[in-house]
Amino acid sequence: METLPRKTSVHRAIVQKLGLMRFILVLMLAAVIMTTIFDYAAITLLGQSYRVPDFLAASISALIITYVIARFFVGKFFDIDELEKEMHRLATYDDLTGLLNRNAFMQASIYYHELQSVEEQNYSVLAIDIDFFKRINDQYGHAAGDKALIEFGRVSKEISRASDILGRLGGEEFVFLLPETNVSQAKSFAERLMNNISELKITEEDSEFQFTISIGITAPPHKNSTSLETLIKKADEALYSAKNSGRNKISIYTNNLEQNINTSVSNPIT
Ligand SMILES: Nc1nc2c(ncn2[C@@H]2O[C@H](COP(=O)(O)OP(=O)(O)OP(=O)(O)O)[C@@H](O)[C@H]2O)c(=O)[nH]1
Repeated sequence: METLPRKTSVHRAIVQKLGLMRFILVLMLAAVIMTTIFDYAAITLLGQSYRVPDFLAASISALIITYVIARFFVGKFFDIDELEKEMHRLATYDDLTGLLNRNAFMQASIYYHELQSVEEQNYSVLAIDIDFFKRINDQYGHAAGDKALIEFGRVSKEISRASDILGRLGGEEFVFLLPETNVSQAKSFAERLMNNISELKITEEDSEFQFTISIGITAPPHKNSTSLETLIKKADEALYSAKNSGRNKISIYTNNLEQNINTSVSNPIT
């Protein structure tokens, strides 16, 4: 997955906060307001009578001229294709980790979910959470917490397949949908992820720290009508069970029966 290109702060602010077309629309609106004020002032000063068609003609001309000038300048200083790509990236990916944001994750996942009910495809859902993340922020600073999130995103992408759907639903809450993967295969993936994450050494200024994750896994039963939201909730319940049994664990939710699986990792954090 690509990383976000560096942009100037003005550039990013415009794209992020307004969007290109809205930015131009704001300029056009400003031009119409200014034209109306100047028209009114000029007519009043000259002592002429107020004529609606003149106002309309002046406003429409102002709109067209502003649009042409704005498009010209935007095209001159910014690469329109790049801007559109960046707007798409911002609308799809989480800026920090490069994983899908909540909306994009749900959109991509619903496709596999619907396919599953028709074609009986296997897939698994993993809910993942960084252990004691608040403690990392408090002890090493917010920037260190961000580094942990970035590294989590990088490792997750590294060990997953192109078809896997990896999402950051919020703060340190992640949900992955692995197509064509049964629970036992999902468990192998989860173990690999846990091991790789626990081996990371994050450095922040003079400090170095490691962290672990907890994972809840579930999969839709055959010929199911369970909604995707319900499956995510089940994976989440399994995740809480993993947290409650000490963290740095995997928990599987199957047929309403939760079984905890104690997973040993090579570098557990004490
Ligand atoms: N650095 C950083 N911190 C974040 C971000 N989003 C959320 N957080 C922090 O994540 C922490 C989540 O803490 P908790 O929900 O208490 O969970 P926890 O400390 O990981 O505890 P357990 O999940 O029970 O192991 C809070 O302190 C949030 O401020 C982010 O983007 N960057």
